[in-house]
Amino acid sequence: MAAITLSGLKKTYSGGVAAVKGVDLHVEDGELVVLVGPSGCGKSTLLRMVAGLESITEGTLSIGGRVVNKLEPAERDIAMVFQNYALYPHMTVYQNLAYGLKNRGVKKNEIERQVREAAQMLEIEPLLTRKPRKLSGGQRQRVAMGRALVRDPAVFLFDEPLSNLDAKLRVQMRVEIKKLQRRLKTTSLYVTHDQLEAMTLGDRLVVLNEGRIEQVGTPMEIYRYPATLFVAGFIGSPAMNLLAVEFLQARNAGDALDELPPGTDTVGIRPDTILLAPPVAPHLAFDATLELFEAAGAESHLYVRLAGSGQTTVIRTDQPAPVAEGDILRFYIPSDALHCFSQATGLRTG
Ligand SMILES: Nc1ncnc2c1ncn2[C@@H]1O[C@H](COP(=O)(O)OP(=O)(O)OP(=O)(O)O)[C@@H](O)[C@H]1O
Repeated sequence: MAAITLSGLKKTYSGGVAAVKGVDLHVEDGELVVLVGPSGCGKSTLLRMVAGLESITEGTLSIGGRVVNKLEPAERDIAMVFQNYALYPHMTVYQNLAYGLKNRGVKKNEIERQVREAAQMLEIEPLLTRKPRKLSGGQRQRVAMGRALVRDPAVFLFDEPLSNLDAKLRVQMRVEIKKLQRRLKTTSLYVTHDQLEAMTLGDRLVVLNEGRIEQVGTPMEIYRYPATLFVAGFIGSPAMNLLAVEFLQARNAGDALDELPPGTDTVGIRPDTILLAPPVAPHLAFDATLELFEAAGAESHLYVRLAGSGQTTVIRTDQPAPVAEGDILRFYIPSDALHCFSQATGLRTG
């Protein structure tokens, strides 16, 4: 049983870089929480503080109800899976898996049992006698996971474990990590800069920006109801379109403009909520030139330039567009699909 609690956690590196500027977060026992954000937002620093690989400048960190600020990594009952696998090259897969257990003085037949069990779970039994250099990237990542698994820790920490794998393998391993975590119910913190990976993997997401939390929530809460302009732009692919209300007002872009919450100066529009025919409900409407048509299998992306602006907007549709590049089209967005924000505060207005 191990919940993780971060209270007012701060990290300032010796050169004066404030990488984490006060983070409060509670991870429930058994939960898989993903830390996501752009490069440099502090997510690795935060994970490394939980691991004990970075000191804590200020604040309190507890794991399983015990304050661990001053404890060594080995005393925290955690196991970490890294991006670069960190396997011992001169050892076989079996030896790599057994190493931690051996160091802890576990008996030989018990080591054998635990290694075999982990290898079976990860389907790497046929690889046990091989050295890491004779393994593919995906196989190495499995071994790295196996090594974390045999330690049977209270907490798993994952630092971008899939970023060295190709796209197909990433998806496959992502699904496997999720299934494994569901089965073991080990509290997990997972760092990635990939918002799709974060959305599909996490029970909850923590969106970080410049060392601070922007929003915490389930993937769908964050997708449907981004709390800030930053989250609106970061989560979702293709990204949410953000348009200035002033620009739309100057073009008389529809009756939905009369209903915006006070303080709104920017509206966000998800590419898949834009319609090619007018809805009955209040809506926005504007003309745009189709610049590029992208067929992406089950869906298509239309890149359009709004009349009177240099701004490109993306539309996602599952209908093949009956149009050619260069055509001027009229687009419609129902008012209940609009996300309203204030540039001044960066916050959602309603
Ligand atoms: N050892 C260090 N000494 C000084 N500054 C550091 C150190 N490690 C990281 N930083 C700085 O702290 C900030 C946060 O870095 P961190 O690696 O935590 O970000 P990140 O979100 O994990 O980024 P990435 O996805 O690129 O790894 C950055 O400005 C980085 O330059």
